[in-house]
Amino acid sequence: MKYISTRGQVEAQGFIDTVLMGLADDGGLMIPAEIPHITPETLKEWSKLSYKELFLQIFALYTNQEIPDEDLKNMVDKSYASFRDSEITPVNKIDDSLYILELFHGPTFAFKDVALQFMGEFYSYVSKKQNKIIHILGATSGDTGAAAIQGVRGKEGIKICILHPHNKVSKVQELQMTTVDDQNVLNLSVKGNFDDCQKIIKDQFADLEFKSKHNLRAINSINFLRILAQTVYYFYAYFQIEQGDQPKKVNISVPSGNFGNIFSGFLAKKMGLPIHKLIIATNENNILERFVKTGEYKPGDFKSTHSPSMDIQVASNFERYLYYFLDQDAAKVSAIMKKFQDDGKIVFNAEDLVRVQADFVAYGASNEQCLELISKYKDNSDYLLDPHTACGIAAYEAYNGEEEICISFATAHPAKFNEAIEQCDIKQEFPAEIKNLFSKSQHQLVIDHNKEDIVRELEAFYEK
Ligand SMILES: Cc1ncc(COP(=O)(O)O)c(C=O)c1O
Ligand SMILES: N[C@@H](CCOP(=O)(O)O)C(=O)O
Repeated sequence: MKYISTRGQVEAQGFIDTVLMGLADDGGLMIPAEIPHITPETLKEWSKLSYKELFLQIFALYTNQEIPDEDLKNMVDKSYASFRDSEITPVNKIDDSLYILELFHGPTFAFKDVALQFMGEFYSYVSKKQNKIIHILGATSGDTGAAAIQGVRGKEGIKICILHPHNKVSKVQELQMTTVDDQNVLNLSVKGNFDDCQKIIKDQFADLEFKSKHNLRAINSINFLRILAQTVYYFYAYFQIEQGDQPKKVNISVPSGNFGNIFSGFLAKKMGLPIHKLIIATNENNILERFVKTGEYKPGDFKSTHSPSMDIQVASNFERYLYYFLDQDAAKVSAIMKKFQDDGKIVFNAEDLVRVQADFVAYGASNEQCLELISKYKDNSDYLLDPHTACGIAAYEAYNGEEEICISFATAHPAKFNEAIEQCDIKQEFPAEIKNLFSKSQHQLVIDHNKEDIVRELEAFYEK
């Protein structure tokens, strides 16, 4: 398996080099040159596997044996040892049409742990093999940063700097990141929003001199490893559904922001997992909803919502989708991305839109609806949704057909977003790991949204 860039200007790479490259050196995103196809017979065999066995089967199709089986297995075992549920991502049946895939049983209580615990092991493994220190740079709207820091804590040969938007993450998210006082961790709290943070890190990755000088590595979903690790739970969840003699269509509803999680679903679908519709769930930052409904991909005004991790306008992984939508024509992707930079929008015509809608539907929940659904599911099903998960449920309610099954993703634990839960007059018991955070001291540098200042801090940290 070789990996190429969506913009076509990078020499084909192997698996490890692709992960190390992160953002493609031509400014695009790395993707597999071909997507392996899984036959229905293999799917049937895979349906009997445990989560970790399934992970190894899927990765075997992508890693070119660059990591010996034994080493990969060890990494997987270590990655999931800290998960609080033996199934790693258990599925909870609400009723005959709705299943909730719980992705929050990892150490930082959000779906990011599933890929980032493995990524921490991977970087530690590579750093040891190459005897080279790895400098991680990431941007977060709250969850990626916490999970990435947790994933590399205590690991030698790694330094990590995370940019988060100042006062725009939940209190628990902030504490999860900033109460870590390890010398190899730097938290920059940037006076701006997530899009500002993401733009700064992408600029630094695109500066190839800076990237190479500091051995800069990515933990965001610009990194293909994140995408691949997230495909595993699509397969796993699909296999947990109870189907009768007449199997029903299965939709998957995914709370979305950077389009990384749902792109993993798109990849799983392309590999042969029979997903009917991928339901894109957004909050009031609804660029993806507007795109699927109207064909116009255009960032709107930033809004702070009850689901802050999805307060994102520019969806990083949209470019990966564009590549497949344009029949893998990298020149067209480059031209469109250039036009996007110049005009600030991408417009699909009516014919294109029909093709988009063959795979996706989309729904954006209002703040009010998000809270209503948290109360409704608590009252009717005794299930406490976090506000991101509630957006997924809103989209399920809007789109799931009567004779269809939906797996709706629970991307975070409600304790991370008590600000919203309290507004529903619900009192929740915090898990001990979260309760303990409140008595710890915080370490972060609040900084203006000014690239030069941020780069200066970064260099000082990496060179220390
Ligand atoms: C809890 C939660 N739900 C949903 C999302 C959106 O996922 P994605 O950015 O992969 O679309 C995020 C952040 O990315 C998140 O932290
Ligand atoms: N919601 C994310 C934003 C970054 O997304 P990523 O999937 O590209 O890492 C977060 O919690 O940080």
